[in-house]
Amino acid sequence: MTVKVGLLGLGTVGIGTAKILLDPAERHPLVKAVEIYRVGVRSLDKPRAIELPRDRLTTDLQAIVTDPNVDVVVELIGGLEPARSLILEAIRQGKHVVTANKAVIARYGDEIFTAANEAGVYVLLEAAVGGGIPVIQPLKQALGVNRIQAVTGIVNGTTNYILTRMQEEGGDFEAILADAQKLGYAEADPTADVDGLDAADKIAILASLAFGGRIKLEDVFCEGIRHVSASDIAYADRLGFVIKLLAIARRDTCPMSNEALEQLQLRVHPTLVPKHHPLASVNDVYNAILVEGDPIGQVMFFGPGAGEGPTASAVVSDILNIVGTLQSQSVAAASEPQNPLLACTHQHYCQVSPMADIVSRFYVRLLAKDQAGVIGRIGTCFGNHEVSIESVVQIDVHGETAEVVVVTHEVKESNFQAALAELREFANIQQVPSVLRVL
Ligand SMILES: NC(=O)C1=CN([C@@H]2O[C@H](COP(=O)(O)OP(=O)(O)OC[C@H]3O[C@@H](n4cnc5c(N)ncnc54)[C@H](OP(=O)(O)O)[C@@H]3O)[C@@H](O)[C@H]2O)C=CC1
Ligand SMILES: N[C@@H](CC=O)C(=O)O
Ligand code: NA
Repeated sequence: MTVKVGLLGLGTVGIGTAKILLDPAERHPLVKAVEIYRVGVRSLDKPRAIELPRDRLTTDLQAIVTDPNVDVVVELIGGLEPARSLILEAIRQGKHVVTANKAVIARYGDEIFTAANEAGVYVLLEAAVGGGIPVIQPLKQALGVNRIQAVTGIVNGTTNYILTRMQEEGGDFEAILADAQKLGYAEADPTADVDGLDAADKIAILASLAFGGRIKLEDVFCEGIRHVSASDIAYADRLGFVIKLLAIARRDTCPMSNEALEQLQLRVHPTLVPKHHPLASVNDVYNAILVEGDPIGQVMFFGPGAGEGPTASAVVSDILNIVGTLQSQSVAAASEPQNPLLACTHQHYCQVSPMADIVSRFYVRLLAKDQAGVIGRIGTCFGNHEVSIESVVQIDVHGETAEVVVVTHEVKESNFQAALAELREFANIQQVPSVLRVL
C-alpha cells in the first residue's frame, strides 16, 4: 500500500523531507511506501536543490488539501495563515496531518486537535519542538507512564548560539546578534527568537504533553535575552554559573507540605544555570530538554534543534508513524478508534500559577554609591521583605560608584519584587541594571 503525501512547502524543511523520501535506501522499509504526490509552493520558478517532476508542483495549496488522493498533508510553510486554515481543511477532508509549525500549534492547538479527534485523524508534530530531537513522541509514549515533575529546556538554537558566543568572547548582545545575522545563524527579524516567543511556543507544546492538559499561550511568562549584558555573563561566570535562555514547565508544590499541586509554572527567561547542571554545557545552536518524572528520574534529550536534515528526520518519522497505522488498519476493521498513543487525548486547560507566586533564586546587579553602610542597607531592604541573601559581593568600583552583585536564596517573586521596589527608592542606589533568575 502506497501512502500519498501532499507536501505544503519546499523550503529548508520541505527540501530535507523530500530528500529523505526520495532516497529510501538503508532507512526503515516503510519509507518506500511513501509517495510525494503533490507539492505546494509560492513560486513555481524558484530554483530548488531537488529534482521533482514539474507537474507535481503547484501554487494552489487548497487543491492539495482537498485532493481525494492525498492521504497525509505535511504542512511546512510556517506562519499562522494560511497554515492554520489549510491544516483545518485537511482534517475536514479526513486527512492526517504532519506539521513542524510550533507557532500554529501553540496558538490553535485546541481548535486543531478538537477537529482532528472529531474527524478521527492524527496531527503529529515532532519537528515543532527541538527539531530533530525526538521529544514529543517520547513524552507521549516512552515516558507516558511517568508522573512528570518538570520539563526544562534550551529550545531555541539562535539564542543559545548568541549566549554561547557572549560567554566565549565576552562580547555584548547587539554586536553578536549582528554577526549571527551576517553568518545566517539569526534571522533578519530576530524578534521571535531573541524575545523568547519561539521558546514560549515550544514550552507550551511540551507542557501540554507532559502534564496532560491544554495550555493558553498567554499564560506562559516570557522574557528574552536582549538585556543580558557581557558584565552579567562575566559575573555569573565568577559565581559559578552560565546564562541560558531556559523554557521551564514545572508542577508547583505546596510550600507547607512539598506535595504536588494541580498548578503549573510556565516561564521562559534568561537564567543563571550552575556550571555542573546538565543544561549548562549545551552550547551553540544545540537544544536540550531535561525531563524529570516519577519513577524515571532525570532524562535529557540533546541534539540539533533545527536545520534541514535534522528537522526533516522528525517530519519523516511522523509520516512513518501514520503510514504504519494506516497499513495496520487496512487489514483490520474499518472505522478503527484512534490510537491514543498518537492522538491528542486531553480536553481541559492546565491551571497556571501567577508569576508573583513562583519561588526562585535571583541574581541582581546594582550600581551604588561607594559609601559606608550601603551593603548593610541593601541587606536590610531585602530582609524587610523576607528575602534571604545567599551572597553579596562588591565587585568593581568606578570612581564613586560600586558595582554590587547579590544572589538570593529561594524567595517568592512578589516578595523579591517588593524588596527591589524599596531598594530603587534608596538614594544611594543609582541603578539596577540587571535582575535575572537563578536555577
Ligand atoms: N528551518 C528550520 O530549521 C526549522 C523549521 N521549523 C518549522 O518548519 C516550518 C518550515 O520552515 P522552513 O522550511 O525553514 O521555511 P522556509 O521559509 O524555508 O520554506 C517555506 C516554504 O513554504 C512555501 N510557502 C510559504 N508560504 C506559502 C504560501 N502562502 N503559499 C504557498 N507556499 C508557501 C515557500 O514557497 P517558496 O519556496 O515558493 O517561497 C517555501 O517553499 C516552519 O513552521 C518552521 O517554524 C521547525 C524547526 C526547525
Ligand atoms: N528559530 C528556531 C529554529 C526553529 O525552531 C531556533 O533558533 O531554535
Ligand atoms: Na523534535
